[in-house]
Amino acid sequence: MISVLGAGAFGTALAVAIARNDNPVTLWARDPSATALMQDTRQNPRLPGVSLPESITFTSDFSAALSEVVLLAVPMQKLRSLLQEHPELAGRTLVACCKGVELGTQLGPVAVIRDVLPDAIPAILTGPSFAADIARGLPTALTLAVADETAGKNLQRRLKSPNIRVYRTTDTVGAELGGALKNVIAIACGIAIGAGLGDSARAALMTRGYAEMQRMARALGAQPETLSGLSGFGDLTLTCASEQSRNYRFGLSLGRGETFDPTVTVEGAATARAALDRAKTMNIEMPITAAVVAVLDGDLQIRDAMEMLLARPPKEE
Ligand SMILES: NC(=O)C1=CN([C@@H]2O[C@H](COP(=O)(O)OP(=O)(O)OC[C@H]3O[C@@H](n4cnc5c(N)ncnc54)[C@H](O)[C@@H]3O)[C@@H](O)[C@H]2O)C=CC1
Ligand SMILES: O=C(CO)COP(=O)(O)O
Repeated sequence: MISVLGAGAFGTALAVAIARNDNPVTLWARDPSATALMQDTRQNPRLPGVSLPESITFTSDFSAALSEVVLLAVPMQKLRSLLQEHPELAGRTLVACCKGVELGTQLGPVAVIRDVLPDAIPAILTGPSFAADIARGLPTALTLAVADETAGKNLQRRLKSPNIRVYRTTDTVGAELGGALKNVIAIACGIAIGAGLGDSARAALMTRGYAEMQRMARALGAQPETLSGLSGFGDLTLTCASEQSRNYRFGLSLGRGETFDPTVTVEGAATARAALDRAKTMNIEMPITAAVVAVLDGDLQIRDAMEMLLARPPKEE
């Protein structure tokens, strides 16, 4: 059995995909009313139109949701508290399915798992994939990062699903950084399009944003190939160009001067702040991330942000 903790859009979509491979899967939601609703209707309001297979077991009883392999599908800033509240997760294979950098510690999901539960085998499943696409059975390719190669191979086999091709790497740092930082650049791209700055501006932000992602990844010891793979470049292109992305839509709203539903999960906002803090302490240049933070904090107008980026000293590409 595989367990999925967190019955939001992504956790539910992953449970659907795993169930498709005839794997027994238990989906845990902390709220019993959410579990009852899924049980009764075989629907999750976060994944409209998707019917949840009979082979998924729903529970709010944590002990019933425990298995050897546990997928953690809660937002990044909630990961630590989930692990701290459930020490019985120690010793298991814990697969982070969230994208971000933790505020305060500036750690990614794998590092947070290691920090809280050093006995666990930490992994991350990341890459370009919208929950709705996965749940509908559309083709998707993901990156699975596990430091130990043998553990990675075993896990890769267990996470197989007819519509998901899982690639493997041992570079957990690169995989977690790519997935986290692309959300910041997606916000910047949404802002640019929302403010009417045009597709050329978006292409510039994606490309120079990618350079920023690589700079930080290199400084933290990631392999450059990981950033050019699914979890970096792949996810960047998806998220910066699709209105299915919440980070991109959040940026669009900012650019248009509209309000955005605060209950929607937008990982890039906290991650921009956390990544910028890390960049400052390590002296890494991240001007787009800095501009996103300044716009979010109301310290910079959007037009001024673009002008500031264009007015930076001339340099080689
Ligand atoms: N939705 C998508 O298309 C994709 C999402 N992801 C990542 O998955 C992670 C989760 O996102 P979504 O599922 O989309 O968000 P969501 O907003 O749909 O769901 C988050 C879920 O986490 C639960 N939750 C929050 N705090 C919790 C806690 N302390 N304990 C237990 N449950 C808690 C909420 O009740 C909610 O059900 C994010 O890091 C996101 O970047 C990754 C790829 C695709
Ligand atoms: O990570 C994602 C796609 O790979 C989902 O993006 P959003 O969180 O912006 O919706």
